[in-house]
Amino acid sequence: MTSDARTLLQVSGLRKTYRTGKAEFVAVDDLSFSVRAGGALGIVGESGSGKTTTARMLIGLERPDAGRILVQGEPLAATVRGKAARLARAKAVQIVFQDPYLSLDARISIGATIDGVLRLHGLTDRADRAARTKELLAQVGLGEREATALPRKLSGGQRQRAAIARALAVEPAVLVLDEAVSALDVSVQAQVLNLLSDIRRDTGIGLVFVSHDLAVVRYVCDEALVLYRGRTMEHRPVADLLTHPGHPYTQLLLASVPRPGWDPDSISRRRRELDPLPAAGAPGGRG
Ligand SMILES: Nc1ncnc2c1ncn2[C@@H]1O[C@H](COP(=O)(O)OP(=O)(O)OP(=O)(O)O)[C@@H](O)[C@H]1O
Repeated sequence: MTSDARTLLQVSGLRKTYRTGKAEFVAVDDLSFSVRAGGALGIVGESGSGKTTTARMLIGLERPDAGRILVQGEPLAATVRGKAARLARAKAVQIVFQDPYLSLDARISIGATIDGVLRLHGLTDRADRAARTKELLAQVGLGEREATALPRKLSGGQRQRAAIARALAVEPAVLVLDEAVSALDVSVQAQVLNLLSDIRRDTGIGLVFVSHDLAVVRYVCDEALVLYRGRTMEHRPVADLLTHPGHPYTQLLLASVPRPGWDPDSISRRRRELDPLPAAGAPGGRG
């Protein structure tokens, strides 16, 4: 894999094994991809395919057994000691989860949360922080009313916008979105997806969009990588993948999107045919 100045994220040969008792289970196996400035990669797969494990490795919450992660050419530190190292890692990769409460403090207003992040990252002047907070909230379509509100006073879509603003406050090179729109209504999903497309165009941030839903990935990503049992089945431009899915598993993922004429029974049957026996030691999906 080649690297150039505009490659923000380079992942090669990533592997993660979990041990439960004597059993060993490979959750992610030999995963490689890169994301350029302003690029967006979708990582798709069903529950248990290794998406969250991948996201957790990208933000340093999980340590890979093999492989490496380079952000702007620098290895993502396996362990961080001290404030400077912690802040540097935060600036490399930020994440937005399905549940925005994981990024937002339920006890303080959205504006105060963002102000705190800016202060932590060295913006000492109060007026500068206020201006930047306003700018960040405007970037995600939130205004003064939302800035002063507690997270629970906002709608689900507004909370997820606030979580995105909080992540952007760090000015990360890469933003990982782990099922970030899955809990939202379809119309709100579309708004947040449009917002993400605008953000990547305007800021040049690299996006890694993790989802079980190929239809959602299509809105934001140029490329998609299909994970199945931790392995890459295919990795191609998303339009190409949607029109000519190469692997039976990708075809099944596409067929699984509810639409008129949708046939869940046939999908379940095809899924069983594809994967008749659980792999040795596989704990199975969790959801
Ligand atoms: N801490 C852990 N210990 C043991 N096994 C784990 C652990 N975390 C994940 N796994 C297993 O690794 C596999 C991949 O899990 P992962 O959460 O990455 O998948 P996923 O594609 O994100 O699925 P979901 O959408 O359900 O979270 C699953 O079989 C899961 O049971």
